[in-house]
Amino acid sequence: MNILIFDGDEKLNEAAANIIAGLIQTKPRAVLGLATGGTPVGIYRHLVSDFKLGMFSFKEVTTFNLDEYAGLPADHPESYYAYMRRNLFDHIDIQPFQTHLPNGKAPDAEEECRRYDELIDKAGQLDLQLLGLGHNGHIGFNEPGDELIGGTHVTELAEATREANARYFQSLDEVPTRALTMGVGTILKAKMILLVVKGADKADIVKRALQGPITTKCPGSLLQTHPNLVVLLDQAAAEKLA
Ligand SMILES: N[C@@H]1[C@@H](O)[C@H](O)[C@@H](COP(=O)(O)O)O[C@@H]1O
Repeated sequence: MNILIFDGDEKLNEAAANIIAGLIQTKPRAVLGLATGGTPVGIYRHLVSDFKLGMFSFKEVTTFNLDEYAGLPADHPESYYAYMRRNLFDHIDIQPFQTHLPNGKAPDAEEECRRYDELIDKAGQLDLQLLGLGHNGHIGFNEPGDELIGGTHVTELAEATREANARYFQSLDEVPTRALTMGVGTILKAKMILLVVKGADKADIVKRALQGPITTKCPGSLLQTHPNLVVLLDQAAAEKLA
C-alpha cells in the first residue's frame, strides 16, 4: 500500500484528480468505479476543470458507481444518480449510456443487483475504484458485520451511516434504510484502488482500516489485501497512523 499525506484539501483533491486523469490519458477507454459522499466532491471539481481545459476526454470512459439508496427515484435530489450528474456527469463529455448506477427503484432489487454485476463483468475489470471510508469502516455501503458479500447486493444501512448522511436530508426519517451496493469482491477485483479520507473525525477508522486486523467488522481493513492500493489522506485523517 502506498500512503500519501497532504497538507490541505486542495492539494489532496488535485493529486486524486491527477491520478484519475492520468489513467484516462493513458487509457481513454478506462472503466472507472466511482464513489459519492462528501469526500470526492472536490476531486470531481478538479476533474471537471481539467476537462474544460481540454486535458482529456471522457467520451470513451465507462463508469460504475458503488451504490445507490433503495427506494429513492433517480430524480430525487439526494439520489446518488442526481449527485453524480450534479458533481460530474453534467459537466463532461461522458456518454450517459456509459455511466452506471444501481437503480434504487427497481421493482426487483435482487434482480437489479444481478443485472449490475453482469454489466460490470461485461465491461471487464474496473481499472480504478475510487473509495471513501465511512466512520464505521464501511466501503460503498458494505457495513461492518459477521460476513461480507462479494457481489452487488441489497444492504441494511447501519444507524451510524444513516445519521452521518442525515445532513443531506430534511430529517433522519427521510434517510433511506436500505441501499444497493457493489460488494467487496467486486471492489477488491479493481486493478487499482484509490482510497481518499479526510478529517480528524476519520483518524480512528483510518488507523483501524489501514493498520488494524483484517476483519469483516471493519470492511475497509480488507483493502490491506489489495496489491495496488493508493491511500490519499489529509494530515488530520492520518494523525493516528503509526
Ligand atoms: N456510501 C457512501 C460511501 O461511498 C462514502 O465513502 C462514505 C463516506 O462519506 P463521506 O465522504 O461523506 O464521509 O459514506 C457514504 O455513505
